[in-house]
Amino acid sequence: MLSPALSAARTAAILAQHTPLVTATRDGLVESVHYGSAVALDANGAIAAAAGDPTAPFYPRSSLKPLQAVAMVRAGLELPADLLALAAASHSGAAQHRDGALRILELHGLSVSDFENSADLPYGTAERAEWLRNGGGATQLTQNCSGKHAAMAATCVINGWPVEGYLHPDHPLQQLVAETVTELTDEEPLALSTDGCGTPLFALTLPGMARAFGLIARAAADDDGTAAAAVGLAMQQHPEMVAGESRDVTGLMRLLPGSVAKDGFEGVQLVGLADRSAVAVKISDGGDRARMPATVKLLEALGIDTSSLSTIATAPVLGGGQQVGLLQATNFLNQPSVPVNEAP
Ligand SMILES: NC(=O)C[C@H](N)C(=O)O
Repeated sequence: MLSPALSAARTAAILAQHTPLVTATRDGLVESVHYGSAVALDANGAIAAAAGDPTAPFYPRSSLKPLQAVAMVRAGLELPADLLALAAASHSGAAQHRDGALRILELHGLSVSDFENSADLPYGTAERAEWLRNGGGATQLTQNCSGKHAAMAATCVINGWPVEGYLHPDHPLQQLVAETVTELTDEEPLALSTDGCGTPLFALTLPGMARAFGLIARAAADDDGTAAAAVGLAMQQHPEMVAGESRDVTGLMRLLPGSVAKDGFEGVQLVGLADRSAVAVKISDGGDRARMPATVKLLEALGIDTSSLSTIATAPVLGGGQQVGLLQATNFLNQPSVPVNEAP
């Protein structure tokens, strides 16, 4: 049985010992530092590289979506690959994403009134600007998780479960998701909370989440007919549905064949690879810009050729429109490790 969200006292007691992962320099002076924790697992699931406090519990946020999608496919959800990728997406809110979420609903006799996610503007910068220009406001359809919510409601229809209340942790769908997450991560969630969109959210560890992504990417590589393979292949075939044009996650999956990548709010990044190796990053200040520099550093540590990823491994720091510095990973894998907290 999951405990409720960690109490403030308990959270303080297990404050993670993060380490500097990414810096922004301006004319050689370090202007900003993003702390965090990171882990790389090899093809056998052993820790190949780690930094900070990798076993500290963290909230994977939307990086849970591929795992939630695996649970839904196991429960009978059948979708064309583009729509299954959307079910595992934090989409940008472009027309193809909005139309895709509507198609999932329509295919199952549902409508937008069945959504139980919170409303938001499109997540993508350009998509949000266009939506606002056209007079749009925050809606459940434009919210970045609407593909997942459409798929959750659809899975309820397929199983004869009530659609109303599909987000409640006791709902059969969420029970199945919890079991699937436990199985794929090979760990009991440490706490249960609620994600921004309203979905049950588990506290897990970076190695646990990396393990799940390694399994999904390996299943896709083997095309082994499992639900994990279906989700991984759908994401690889439609990276534009998992995030959106100009998003780094879509770019990484295009540039790194065999990878399954997913971001999460508050500085989370997961990548699984065809041989079952995987990396996981949590940026402690939630800084989104630091996810990818740290992630590419870990991929390098696994011996991956990351030369094609240079545009997402670093970002220019501008002064007067000219480059005067760089956002880049520190050499965090060579720094002495910080003692890991006792298991809670
Ligand atoms: N991309 C994300 O992590 C979104 C998250 N699921 C939320 O609703 O806040």
